[in-house]
Amino acid sequence: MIRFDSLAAFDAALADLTVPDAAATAAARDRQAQLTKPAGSLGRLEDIAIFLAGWQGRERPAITRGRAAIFAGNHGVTVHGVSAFPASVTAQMVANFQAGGAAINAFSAAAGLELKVAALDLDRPTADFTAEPAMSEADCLAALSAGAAMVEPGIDLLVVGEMGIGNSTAAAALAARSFGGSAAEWVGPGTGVDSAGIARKVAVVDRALAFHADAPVAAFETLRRVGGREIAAIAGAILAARRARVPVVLDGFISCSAIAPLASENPAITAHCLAGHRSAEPGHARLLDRLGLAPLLSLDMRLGEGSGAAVAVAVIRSALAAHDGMATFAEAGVSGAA
Ligand SMILES: Cc1cc2ncn([C@H]3O[C@H](COP(=O)(O)O)[C@@H](O)[C@H]3O)c2cc1C
Ligand SMILES: O=C(O)c1cccnc1
Repeated sequence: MIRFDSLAAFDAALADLTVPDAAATAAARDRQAQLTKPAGSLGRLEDIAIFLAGWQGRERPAITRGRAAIFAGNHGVTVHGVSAFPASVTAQMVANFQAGGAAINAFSAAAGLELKVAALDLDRPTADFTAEPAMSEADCLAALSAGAAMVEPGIDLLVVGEMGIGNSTAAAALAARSFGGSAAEWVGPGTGVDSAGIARKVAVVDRALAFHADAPVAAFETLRRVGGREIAAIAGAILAARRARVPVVLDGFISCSAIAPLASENPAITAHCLAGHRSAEPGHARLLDRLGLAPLLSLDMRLGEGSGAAVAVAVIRSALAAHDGMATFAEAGVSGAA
């Protein structure tokens, strides 16, 4: 398992990326061609099965131990009134996760995922990133390692999610610093701020971009300067999953903002990731486009917590059920294409 003990460990994890198993990919593609259906008729479900075969390294991939890993963190930037809810809701929602009452509890159970929640120093919010880096190097490395620790041996699919009041503002700053564009292009309502709230968020992100403008644009610096602990943890989980060849299902705008700085430095980092859905947060469509990811679902969800990704697991399970359970033309005695 990866530990991010140093910046060098982070840079090495992002530079040296595993690739899917070519033999398993080829075997799965070959199997798809033999199943009793016109070639290509299951559309992206075929691609999903082949994708999982490659990353899991077996012709017939399965989800026997899928995990939803949800990270929580608090944000100093909430002092600027960027959320419709008070920062205290982060810890209250963690208690709700533990009691089983949140949307992600319901969706994890429905999707057959084990749910693990990591609350990261909730009594120690990140610094206000309009005036200083959100995290020290040590804090950011610790958050990355907390994320990596979720990728335990035996996990065969990882759903990532987050809880952190104010983090849609951090996500907008991460996206802008990673891919360019003005603050207004990336800021949205988050939990539901009104137009004055959006204007405050845009001003906050503009100030942050200006404050950090001369800092290095490297992935680690972007994460630590304008990210948050839960977002860095998602980045660490994505990197650790890649090392272990565990496929990842990304959630909404905020979970995707964690991979933005990584992808801006090494675009190949997205190769083991599926975009579970497209959130209603307006920046998400743009971010998915920059990441080169096509969402599985588009249900106008805008919650976070890994909720959209967990719902998408039902689609992934259907893809694997067809891939594993269907008969071939030879087995069923069905004639192939003339
Ligand atoms: C009760 C409640 C449950 C949530 N679950 C996820 N979020 C979502 O809302 C937050 C981001 O929006 P903003 O930047 O506007 O604060 C994150 O915590 C995100 O996961 C929630 C928000 C609330 C209020
Ligand atoms: O898309 C998301 O991840 C999102 C949108 C709004 C609020 N929280 C999360």
